[in-house]
Amino acid sequence: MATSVGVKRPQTLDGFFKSPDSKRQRQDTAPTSDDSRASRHSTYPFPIPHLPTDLIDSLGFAPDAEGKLINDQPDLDLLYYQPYVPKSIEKALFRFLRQELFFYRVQYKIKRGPVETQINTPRFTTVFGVDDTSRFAADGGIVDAASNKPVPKDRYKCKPRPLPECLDFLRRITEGSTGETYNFCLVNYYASGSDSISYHSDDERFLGLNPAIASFSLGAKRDFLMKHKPIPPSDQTPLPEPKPLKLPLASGDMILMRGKTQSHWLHSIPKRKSGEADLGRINITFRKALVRGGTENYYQYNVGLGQPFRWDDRKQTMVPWTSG
Ligand SMILES: O=C(O)CCC(=O)C(=O)O
Ligand SMILES: [Fe+2]
Repeated sequence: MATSVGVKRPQTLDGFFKSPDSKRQRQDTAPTSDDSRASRHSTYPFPIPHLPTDLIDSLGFAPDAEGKLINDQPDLDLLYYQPYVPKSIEKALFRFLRQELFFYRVQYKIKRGPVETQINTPRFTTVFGVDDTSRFAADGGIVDAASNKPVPKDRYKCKPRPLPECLDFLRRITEGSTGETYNFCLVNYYASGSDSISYHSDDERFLGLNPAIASFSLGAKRDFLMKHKPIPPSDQTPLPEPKPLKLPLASGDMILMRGKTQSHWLHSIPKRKSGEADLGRINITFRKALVRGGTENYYQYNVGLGQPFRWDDRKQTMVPWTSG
């Protein structure tokens, strides 16, 4: 429980070193941790505990399986780890993150011509990180990546949050095994089969060309659907015709989407009628935003302006979180 955390002084940014690729070395670089420590930051509603030692130790053996290459369709480049997180800890990692993170139910308005529509994001979301033009200093402040000087107060409209150590540890391991670097962590919580994400691609300009996105699943199994974007009739139809994909993502799985995948394919987690989906599912994505626009976008759509929610284990549901 977060209430039992922290006898030590605030630890805002905990270690920022890249894990080398071999399992042995990765274990050697694991942070010294004890279960009572936590990550704190002025933007966090409450401290986020570090991963328990047994989870850190087991993650030293990740990935549990080798990534399987899926590139047998036009413009598709996936690496599918089934699973990435060792089976022995996948449930404990799910419960830990659901319990210890704060989430939001973001609402926003979109305007199409004269018509304004209210959007209620159909899942819980949260986000940590800052784009490549800035970084977090040891005291939790934001400094310019080039000059190392504190950024002007108005550089960001939003308030970027550093990755808590529990997610940063997973980020470092993921960097080691994928050979990519990441500065953002987005987390979705699908509380039931009514929660979803509609077809989209993560091809925003602020991610640059051909972005690599590492996407973890924990908890309930949910179908991940993919389909090729419409091919303009003027273009030559690629042969063979792209077929839609359905990947039943299980707890502990990780899918790395890279290359032309985002520019040519859409993905979604469709709604489902009750069943396993109602046990809840966490999705974690690691990404790299290159410029400030990415930071503003991610906080606007994944934190927003509303209150935080936190898992209530007694009620077995997310509840609005209030201090004191
Ligand atoms: O939950 C998932 O597996 C996908 C999430 C996703 O596509 C996103 O957050 O952009
Ligand atoms: Fe996505």
